Amino acid sequence: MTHAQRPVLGVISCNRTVETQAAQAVMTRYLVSAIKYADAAALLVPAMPELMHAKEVAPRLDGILLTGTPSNLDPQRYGQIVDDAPGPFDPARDEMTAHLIEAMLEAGKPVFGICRGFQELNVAFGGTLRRDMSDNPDLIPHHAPDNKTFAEYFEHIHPVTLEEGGVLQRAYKTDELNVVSVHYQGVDLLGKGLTVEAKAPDGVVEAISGNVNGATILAVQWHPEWKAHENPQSQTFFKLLGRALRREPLVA
Ligand SMILES: N[C@@H](CCC(=O)NCCCC(=O)O)C(=O)O
Repeated sequence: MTHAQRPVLGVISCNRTVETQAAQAVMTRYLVSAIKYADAAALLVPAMPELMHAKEVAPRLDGILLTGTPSNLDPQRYGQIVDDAPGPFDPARDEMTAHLIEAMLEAGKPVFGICRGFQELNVAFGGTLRRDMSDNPDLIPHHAPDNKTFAEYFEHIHPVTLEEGGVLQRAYKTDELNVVSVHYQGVDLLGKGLTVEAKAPDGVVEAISGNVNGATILAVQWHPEWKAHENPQSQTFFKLLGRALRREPLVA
C-alpha cells in the first residue's frame, strides 16, 4: 500500500508544559509505534475542547489512539466527588477524549487505548476507576518504586493472563504475557458492554475489548509502545490497530 493510501490515525495529545510554555504533547514513542506497526499516518489531536470539537475532526480520521500519560482522570468523570483525589489532572484531555470516543463510535470508527487511554475507555462506558493501587497489600506492584528513573519505571514488568478465547489470546497465540506496567490507578467497575481481555495475577483488569456500531475497541493498561522495536509481542498490538483501521477482522 502506498503511503498516500494509508489510514489516518488521530492520536490524542496532553496538556503539558515545555520549558515555560503550555504545549500539546504526544510522546514520540506512541507515534513511532503506531506509524510503523499499524502502518498508518498519524495526526495529533489537541486536547483543547474549548477551541475545537471532536465532531470537527472525527470525520477526517479512520481511528484514534488514546495515549498514556501521568495525569489522572477527574473522579467526577466516573461519578465520584473526592476531595483528596491524587493528581496531576488534565481536565481538557478528559473532556476532549470523552467527546472523541463518542464521535468515533457514532461513526463506527476504531478506538484503541493505552494505559490512561484504557482507563478513559472504561469510564466512557460507565465504568469506574480505583485509586488504591499503590498501597493495597492485596495487589501486586503495578508500578516501580517512586525513586526510580523514568526509564526504570518502564522496566517494571508483571505477567497478565489472556482470557480464554479472547481477541488478545487469539492474536498473541498464548495465554500469558509479561507487560510493562506504569500505573497507579486501574479499573474498578467494568464499563457496560466491554469484555475483559486480560487480568493481572491479583485480578486487576488489564485489557478490554468491545464493538459498537461496527467500531472496534481494544485497550490495554500496559505499554506496548515502549521499545516496541525490540518486542514483536508489543508490535502485535499495533498490527491489530492497523487491521482495525482497515476494517479488517482483528483475528481470523
Ligand atoms: N495516570 C494514570 C495512567 C497511567 C499512565 O498512562 N501511565 C503512563 C505514564 C508515562 C507516560 O506514558 O509518559 C495512572 O497512574 O493510573
